[in-house]
Amino acid sequence: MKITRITITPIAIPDVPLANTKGVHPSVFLRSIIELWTDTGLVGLGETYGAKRTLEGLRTVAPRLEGLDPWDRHDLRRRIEAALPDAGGVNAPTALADHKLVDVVYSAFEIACLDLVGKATGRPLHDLLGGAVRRTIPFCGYLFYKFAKRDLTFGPDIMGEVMTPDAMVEQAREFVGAYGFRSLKLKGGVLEPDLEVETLLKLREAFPDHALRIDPMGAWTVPTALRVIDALGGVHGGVLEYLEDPCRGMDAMAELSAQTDMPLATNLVVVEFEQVIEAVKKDAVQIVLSDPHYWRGATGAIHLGEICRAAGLGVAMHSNSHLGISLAAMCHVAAATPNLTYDCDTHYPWSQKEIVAGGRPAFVDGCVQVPEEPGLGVELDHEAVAELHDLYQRAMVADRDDTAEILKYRPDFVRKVPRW
Ligand SMILES: O=C([O-])C(=O)C[C@H](O)[C@@H](O)C(=O)[O-]
Ligand SMILES: [Mg+2]
Repeated sequence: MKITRITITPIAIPDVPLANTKGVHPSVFLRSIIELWTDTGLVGLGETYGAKRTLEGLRTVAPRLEGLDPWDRHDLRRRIEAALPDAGGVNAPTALADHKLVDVVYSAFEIACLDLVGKATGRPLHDLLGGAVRRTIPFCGYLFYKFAKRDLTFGPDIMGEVMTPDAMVEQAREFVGAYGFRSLKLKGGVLEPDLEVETLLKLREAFPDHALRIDPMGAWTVPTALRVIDALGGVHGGVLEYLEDPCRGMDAMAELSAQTDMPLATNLVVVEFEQVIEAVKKDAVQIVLSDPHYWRGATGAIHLGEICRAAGLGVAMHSNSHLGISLAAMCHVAAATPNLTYDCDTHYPWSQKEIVAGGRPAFVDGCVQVPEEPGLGVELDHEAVAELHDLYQRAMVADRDDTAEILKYRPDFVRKVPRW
């Protein structure tokens, strides 16, 4: 089987103003849809980020993949490194969500290649990753403070303004009611820490049995993080199952870790295998968030799980705004990662669109069944892709800039990390 043609289709999906410490989501989020056509007639699918830098990387690499055997991941890596000689490594330019371009591009094509291998052999992708240790994948309800959407040109709002602890409890009730989530993640670093503490305490009261976590994305200093941990009842009998990226940078995380037993998780300070080693040496984190979109694809994410097992670290799963191809890839990786013992993040409920045939998958008790069909187990709805590609062209948004977007809602906003 050889790849004969590569199609990269940028799409835009209506989004709502979800807040984080950098700002707020723009009116659309961007994804790239990958199709790898082969001489056998099979087509491999992938989905990844759609911002300018990724799209340029994908398009630079695409012509070099003609003739590639989808089984040969070393050849795939060599071709990508040759096409993007200055775009890899820890010190690569970090315009794309602080992650490096070679790994992001490799991840996207690797998953599409694995989809082909799965389709060619008649086996689901999780079988190619070592087999499923679970077939029901639990996700957490991802809660965001948000503004009421002002510009409805590209799509409606979801849930209006949510900027108080009580409104957040209502948001959680809607999500738990609709999807059955049994754990909740709060995107923090948006309101004063005391208000975010109040939010978590109210969530605990309303959902006594749900696992809770908060991710302020580096917004807090070490003393602030310690104060928050204390206010939330500490580790034993406290409110949190873990605390994600409370402080900015590996050294601040290590400084905090030395002063608390609260498990610290990250998707910001450990995004390379080399950084797992640094984090272990510094005892900076106890849980690493996996993500097949930048951890060198699905196989890289599985390797991360194995390295974390050896290092005594836990594994959770990160998400960005995404659609169903990504959801399928996340499910296969989660199914085949034995020590992924926390519910996975997903932004999925924050968008109503889908590009896979058959529409949106069912969430039952917060869980999605891992597909059992060959490869990723999803097929494209070409009409839906065309509609969202059309929106990409009309929206004329080429990059995600949360800080520029929040100025429409809070003209005095100044980006500052740490903020408190
Ligand atoms: O865990 C995380 O850091 C994320 O989910 C990253 C996302 O970009 C999130 O901050 C968002 O969607 O605003
Ligand atoms: Mg995070």
